[in-house]
Amino acid sequence: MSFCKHHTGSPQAASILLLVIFPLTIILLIRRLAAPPLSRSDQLLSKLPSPPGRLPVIGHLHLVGSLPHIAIRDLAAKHGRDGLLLVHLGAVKAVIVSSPRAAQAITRTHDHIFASRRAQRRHRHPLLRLLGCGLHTLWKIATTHLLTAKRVRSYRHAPKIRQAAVTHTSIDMTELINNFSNDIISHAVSGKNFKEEGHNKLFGELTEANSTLLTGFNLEDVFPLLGKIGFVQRMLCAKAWKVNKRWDELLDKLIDGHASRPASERGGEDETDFIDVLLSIQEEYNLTREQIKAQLVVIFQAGTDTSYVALEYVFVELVRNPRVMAKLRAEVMSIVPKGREMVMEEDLNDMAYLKAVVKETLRYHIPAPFLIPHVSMADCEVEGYMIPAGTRVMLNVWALAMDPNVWEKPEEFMPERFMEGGSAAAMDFRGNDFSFLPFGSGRRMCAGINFAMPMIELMIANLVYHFNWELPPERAGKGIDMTAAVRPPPGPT
Ligand code: HEM
Repeated sequence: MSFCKHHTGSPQAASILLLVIFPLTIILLIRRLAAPPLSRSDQLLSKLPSPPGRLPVIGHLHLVGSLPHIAIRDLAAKHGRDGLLLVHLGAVKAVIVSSPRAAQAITRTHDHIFASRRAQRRHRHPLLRLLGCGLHTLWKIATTHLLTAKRVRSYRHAPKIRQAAVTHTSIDMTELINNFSNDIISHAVSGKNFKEEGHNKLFGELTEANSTLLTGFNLEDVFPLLGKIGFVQRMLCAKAWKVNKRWDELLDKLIDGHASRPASERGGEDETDFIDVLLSIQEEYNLTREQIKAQLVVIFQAGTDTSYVALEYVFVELVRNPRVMAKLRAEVMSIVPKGREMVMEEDLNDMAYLKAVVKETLRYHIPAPFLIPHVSMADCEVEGYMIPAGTRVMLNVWALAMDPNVWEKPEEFMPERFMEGGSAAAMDFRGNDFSFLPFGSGRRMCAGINFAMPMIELMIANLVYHFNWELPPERAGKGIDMTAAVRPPPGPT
């Protein structure tokens, strides 16, 4: 009875309701009718699961926060289906992949469709716009001839570490690690004179400037129309053009220097550098100078940051885990012959625990948690959903490497899992285990993997061999502040 009384007894309330609801319904109806029909691509994307709470203009950006790989893992667990989730990052629609099956579909079964990097071409950095422009053959050459363990061997870096050990001085690890990865890549790219006129320093500075541009907030992604307005574009691009000009000058100088070098001055196979190889195939592949320069920038960008982050995290974990450090040190000491000044590449083969420590670091702190975005080149069905051509696809490989259904105690740093008899002894990172993809998989997989691994292992082995690492006295007992000690991993761009 009271139910009826409540509804029939208040004509005032009923008319207020009518006054509010009626116009609101009309407005919504008009908006719906006036809205442009969804494009075919949007219709297909609308079938994918997507989190609620999407806002006008910024989409789901407010749900992503400063650690996007974690926030997006949680969103995918709650709202995703079949390892797929559609998120709107400003005006960019991205399909997030977070299951080994969907990752396999993207990077193996339909590799040829999802191998584009076309989105990058919109980028403000003029050289990086050339990324992924069908130069796959070049990466094959790079992988087989240049980015190999042999190249690492040809650059001896250890004297600085040894010098510090002999003189019992402490060293700035950040600087050492940064210089090391930069120098070794500068050497592989531009040859033995890479320190001439401070080129190595300049490479380092420019790579860092690029990182800021690439990982920074991209206004055009949120407000694409703004990017079309002349003066706004000039403002947005000013810094990128400045950095680009400096890259141009440096690379032109190096390429000219290589091109004008008489054949007698060129070294044997061991001394050939990346610029030599690119120049030797320039005609065969019809490469423009811009394309050659873009490949050189990509090598620096892809190689330096990732290696630096991986090395820094190994260092952080060893200092945080004295047990692991002691076990690693014992292994290195037992393998390097007495009286030897440094650890050599050939010693690495027997260092199983060192390899497990590096693997665990690459699982626990994946340097590129979303890889580099892939873009579909045609419509393609993945796990029952049609993903239209031109869609950005991002693999959350961090989430895959932290999945408790696959990994034993994933939140613990435990190199033993990769040792013989360990729960992940058979897992490898070469693109065949889709729960462990720090280097990606398929044709877009890291071109520098065979260069990166010996480089990282050699550096760590030498540092452990010469030093007993510990925190400086003022930090002892306080542990490492991880937010300050390491940079947050790069998020989606
Ligand atoms: C620990 C070190 C490294 C890690 C974790 C790493 C990881 C990656 C990842 C995740 C990608 C993208 C894969 C994808 O999107 O599917 C990539 C691409 C690439 N990496 Fe590495 N990388 C490392 C070191 C290096 C080094 C030392 C070099 C070269 C000196 C290098 C050269 C490249 C190149 C050229 C690409 C671009 C390939 C393309 O766009 O097709 N990387 N790397």
